[in-house]
Parts: sequence; structure tokens; C-alpha cells
Amino acid sequence: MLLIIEPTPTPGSILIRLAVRLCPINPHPSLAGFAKSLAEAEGEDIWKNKMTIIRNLSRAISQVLQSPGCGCQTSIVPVRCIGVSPRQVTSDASFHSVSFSETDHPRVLITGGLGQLGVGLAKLLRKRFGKNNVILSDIRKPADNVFYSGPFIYSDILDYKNLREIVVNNRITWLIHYSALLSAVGEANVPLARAVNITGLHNILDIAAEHSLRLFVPSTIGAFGPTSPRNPTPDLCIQRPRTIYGVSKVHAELMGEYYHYRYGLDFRCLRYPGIISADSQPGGGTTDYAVQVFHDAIKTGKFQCNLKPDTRLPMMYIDDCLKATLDVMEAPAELLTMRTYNINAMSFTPEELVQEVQKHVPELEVTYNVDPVRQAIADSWPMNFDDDNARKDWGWKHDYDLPELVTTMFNFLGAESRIAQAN
Ligand SMILES: NC(=O)C1=CN([C@@H]2O[C@H](COP(=O)(O)OP(=O)(O)OC[C@H]3O[C@@H](n4cnc5c(N)ncnc54)[C@H](O)[C@@H]3O)[C@@H](O)[C@H]2O)C=CC1
Ligand SMILES: CC(=O)[C@H](N)C(=O)O
Repeated sequence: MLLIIEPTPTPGSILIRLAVRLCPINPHPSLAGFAKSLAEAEGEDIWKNKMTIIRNLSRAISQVLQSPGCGCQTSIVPVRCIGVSPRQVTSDASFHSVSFSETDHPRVLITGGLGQLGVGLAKLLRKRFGKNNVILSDIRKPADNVFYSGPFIYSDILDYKNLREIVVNNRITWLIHYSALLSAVGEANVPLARAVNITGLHNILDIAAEHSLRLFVPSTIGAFGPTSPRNPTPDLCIQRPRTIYGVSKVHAELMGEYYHYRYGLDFRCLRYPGIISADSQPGGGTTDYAVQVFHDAIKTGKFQCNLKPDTRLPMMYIDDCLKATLDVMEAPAELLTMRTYNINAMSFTPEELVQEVQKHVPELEVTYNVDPVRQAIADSWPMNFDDDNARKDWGWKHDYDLPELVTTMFNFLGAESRIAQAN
């Protein structure tokens, strides 16, 4: 629970916020009533009697928590901390952002939503929560099909005020933060990667804390480095990545967890492996080869791989990745023993992937032209990812192994190229 205290807080205003946050749909009468009487008495120098206030406050809270009429889960409301908001709010924005009509469905904002993963996630979430409850945002111009498939809004995560306005005006309750520069493009432009991945994240964290949002930030296998155990890599171990991307993701993991413990932010984070998708292009990472091979196999029958044939990395089909994201966002807080989890599906080398691809396109010709930057990155990343905690805690389970992944990719891309040929 996050309680934001104004510059001159009064017992009444604190209690009204507390009542609303404990049960936004139906503030508990004893707490709400007590808050009202305190608010009325505020003119009478009520701070003089602090002990009475604290005693009555604890009594009112415990009544609320024990009340069967309160629709809120008691397990998620313990008063973790009553602290000052990370960026002090001068207005009553946080109070007004809690709407009494927010009931069944979350209102979701996805940042960086036009990359490899965002459009697919929006589709999945819209199916579950309704089209208009999921807003895609990015700094790029959306394709027609994306623009007409549901709400889209321009949002630069470096613009704090604009981001805050979007969250307030759209009564956002879940924020999925996808904007980032990935590993290879990050090394090519370190200042921009630092700005987007680190400064941008600070904006996101503050806005999420200020407005009590549930926040998802993906991390990556790239958050580990050459001194981490690589086969397998557990959730908790040495993390000394050697890319700006990896450093920024470790920073995101630690800052998110810190905000969780310090301000009660509902921060959730999964470390994704390399993600393979058919209908969206990767944005400049080290694992991109594993998507490119499918397109080249179909288009030209020739593929040049930029990693060595025996470079083993953890990978996952996009549907599994998006399902995991929704599952962890919906998981009851009491199941989460950690706030950052590894997830995995399979591990393979380019050689093994090519063998599987050649079962579908036997004439595929493959050459290796190693990119030293990407190879050095891949050599420092996990080979196998240990995701036992995600499986134990909230029931994570992947559906796609290597053969299913390859068949699914060809089914999709084959159908697409047949449609293109027919037109
Ligand atoms: N695709 C993958 O294999 C993996 C992805 N992830 C993480 O998942 C998230 C999404 O990944 P992808 O969709 O693959 O990334 P992507 O690189 O395809 O897309 C990132 C998006 O962020 C946007 N962006 C850049 N600067 C921005 C700014 N200032 N404001 C708003 N948006 C901005 C870009 O326009 C782009 O559409 C990222 O955080 C990434 O680190 C983690 C592990 C693996
Ligand atoms: C694994 C990732 O985070 C991403 N695909 C990259 O290669 O940079």
C-alpha cells in the first residue's frame, strides 16, 4: 500500500485516502466515518492528541481487514510503509486517480508497444479485458492495422508530464513498460540507451508509485554476465553484465524491488529469454538471428548467421512469453515470493535450430559470418535458464519446445507467403 502525504497532511485527509485505498469500490464505513469526523475536527489542532489518533486508526483498520463485507483481499493490504512519495506530489492527483468505477478490468497502458512484443500483448490483453481497456503507446507511427485494432496514443517515456497526463486521463491501473533499446542497438548508441532504459524507467517508476499502478517491467537473460553461473543460471546469483542494456535491466530489477519494499509499489518483473515471433520483427538484439532464419528460409533459401554455430542461448516462442506476462500480472500477490523471476522454455544453438528448420526447408543454405559485438554478448549470457521458482510459485509452464516452435513459425509464415503470392 502506498500512502502519499501532501506537504501539510492532516489526519482526516490521510484517513480518507487510506479508506479509499483499502477498498476503492466501497470504502469501509467505520474507516470512512472515522476519517470524516477527523476531517471535521481538523480545525481543532487535532495533532495534539496523536496517541488517540493512532489507537483509533489501528482499531478502524483492523475492523476493515476483518470485515467480510469488504471485497478487498486482506493479504494484499498490510501497511508495509507509510512513506513520502518518491516524487512529492503537490496536487491531490493520487487521490483523484482512484476511481470508484474501476471494478472488474484493469486499464492497461503499454509503453514501447510497437516493438516485437507489444502488439501481440495488446491483442492478448484486449481479448481478456476488452479492446478499450488496453492502450498501446510508442513514439513511432503505428501501421494501419495496429491503429485500427484498438486505442493508440503517442507517448515518449522521457516526457514525464505527458506520461502522467496519459495515466491520469485514462485512469490507468496497470502499466506494462516495454520501451527499451535492446542489447545490440544499445551498444551502438550508449547515451540513448542510458536515457531510454534508465531515465525513462525512473519516470515510469515514479508515475506508477504515485498512482498506485501495478507495474510490469521485463528484464532479460542479458541481465547476467560472464561471472554469472551460465548453465544453468538461477534467479539469484552474481549479475555483472557487460552491456548498457544488461546494466540498465539490473538497475530496473533493483529499483523496482526497492520501490516495492520502500513505497509498496506492486512491481512485477520477468527475465525473458530471446523471443521468437512470426508476425513482428525483433528490435536489434543478440538473439535476432533466431527470427531471421525463418524469414530467409522462406524468402531466399539462404541464411547468414551472425553467431557461431555452437552458441547456446535460452529462447521462447512469443505466445509463451505473453502468456507468462499475463499470468504473473494476474497472480495473487501472496503467491509471489520474489518480484523478479526467470522464465524459460528451451535452449538451442544456431546449428540445432538450423537442423530443425531444414526439416521444413531442406534446401536452406547456411553460412556463418560472426559479428564480434553480438558474439561477445552471447558468450557472456546464460546458456540455460533455471526457472524453477516461477514454476513453483505461480504455476509457470511453457507450451512450445523447439519442434513445436519451428512448425508454428512455418505454418504462420507459409500461410502469409501463400496469401502474398495469391494477391
Ligand atoms: N524481444 C526479446 O527477445 C526480449 C525483449 N525483452 C524486453 O521486452 C521489452 C519489449 O521488447 P521488444 O518489443 O522486443 O523491443 P523492441 O526494441 O522491438 O521495441 C521497443 C520499443 O520501444 C520504443 N521506444 C524507444 N524509445 C522510446 C521512448 N523514448 N519512448 C517510448 N517508446 C520508446 C521503440 O520505438 C520500440 O517500438 C523490452 O523492454 C525488452 O528489453 C526482454 C528479453 C527478450
Ligand atoms: C534477449 C534479449 O533481451 C534481446 N532479444 C536481445 O537479444 O537483446
